[in-house]
Amino acid sequence: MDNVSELDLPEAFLDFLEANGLDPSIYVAGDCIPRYVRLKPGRAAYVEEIEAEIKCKLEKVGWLPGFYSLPPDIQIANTKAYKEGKIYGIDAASGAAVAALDISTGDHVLDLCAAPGAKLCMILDLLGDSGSVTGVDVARHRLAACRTMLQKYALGDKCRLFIADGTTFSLLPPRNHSYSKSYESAWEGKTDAFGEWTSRRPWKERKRLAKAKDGIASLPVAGSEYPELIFYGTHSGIVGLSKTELYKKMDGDEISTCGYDKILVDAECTHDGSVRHVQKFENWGWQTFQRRVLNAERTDSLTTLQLKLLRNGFQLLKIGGFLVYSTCSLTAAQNEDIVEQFLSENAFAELQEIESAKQWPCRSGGMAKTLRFDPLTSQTSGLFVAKFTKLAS
Ligand SMILES: C[S@@+](CC[C@H](N)C(=O)[O-])C[C@H]1O[C@@H](n2cnc3c(N)ncnc32)[C@H](O)[C@@H]1O
Repeated sequence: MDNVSELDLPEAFLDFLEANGLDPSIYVAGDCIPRYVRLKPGRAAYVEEIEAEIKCKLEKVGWLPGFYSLPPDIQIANTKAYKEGKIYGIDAASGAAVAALDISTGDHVLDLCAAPGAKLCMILDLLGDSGSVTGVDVARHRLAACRTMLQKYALGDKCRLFIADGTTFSLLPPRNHSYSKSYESAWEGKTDAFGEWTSRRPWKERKRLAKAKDGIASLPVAGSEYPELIFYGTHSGIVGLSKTELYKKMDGDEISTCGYDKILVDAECTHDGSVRHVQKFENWGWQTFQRRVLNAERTDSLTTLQLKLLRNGFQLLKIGGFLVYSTCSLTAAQNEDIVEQFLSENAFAELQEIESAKQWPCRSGGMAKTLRFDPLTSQTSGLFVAKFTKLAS
């Protein structure tokens, strides 16, 4: 605790930490926590080349396959491997949240707060040759960055991205529409079916969307109650699908069997566990931090949002599927309290032990089976993780 004074954190933040029972000394480790990168599968041979370029060793993270750590001051953005899409930066705690999903080949995965997309990329890497990933985010510019990432890392084939509100998003996975040649020929020439995705919408499509905005056509448009599809890959199950079918509402029984196998709710939060994020306010000004992070009204509306995201995500989970709820806040209000409230109102939700966590350098959360990563204990950014399954009714 003695070192805390060296941090020069504003009084109001120290009060915030105290009110939330958080030890400020975890922020002291901020400057020392390593940077983490993940190598795309099959790229381990590039380790030496990357080491030569950045003139330092990539340390394998023993508890998380594919992850390497670097000293915090080493930048990877200018390396050839980064520019060529062989490595990407992602904190090891974020990697753990994805690993907790136990992704298997063929899973249909929903990432309800997907942007900017580091976890989404890892999910796609783990998915193998079949299955699908649906990424949802309410922020258009952030999801556009996610689309750019998918293209850079050549990971978009099985993915579709929607700008939508994760508290109401209700599309099921494109389960019955896996890519096949017959679909490819089915959409050719059809105006009501999705063709191959292109960044440039054909003239006819733009005209139809313009009409739809005037309320003439019945197909979904941005800004309406419907989500807006801003990217889909050839193998995402969208090509050849009738546009109205994609936006069909499903009933509860259908969700039990046709819902998502795995769902990540990496909810919007105050980011107070992310030391690097907190440190940025040294430049941006602590007043901005006070407004954005400590503002009680914002925190209250965040907890309401987090609970709604968790509820809606769980609704879309199939029986026996797994949902991981994570935040990079370390306050109980945004984590254990949300989990407790959610469990109290949902008899079919059960917290799950995260088996692989036995090897992870994290602590148990304030509730059995939940986990907390923090810079001091884990040498990672702060993260809370809880895993649920859906029981049969
Ligand atoms: C912690 S970030 C997600 C980080 C992301 N999972 C990753 O690994 O890059 C939270 C995200 O939630 C999004 N968000 C906030 N409100 C939302 C809502 N109602 N529905 C969907 N996404 C929302 C924010 O735009 C933000 O991108």
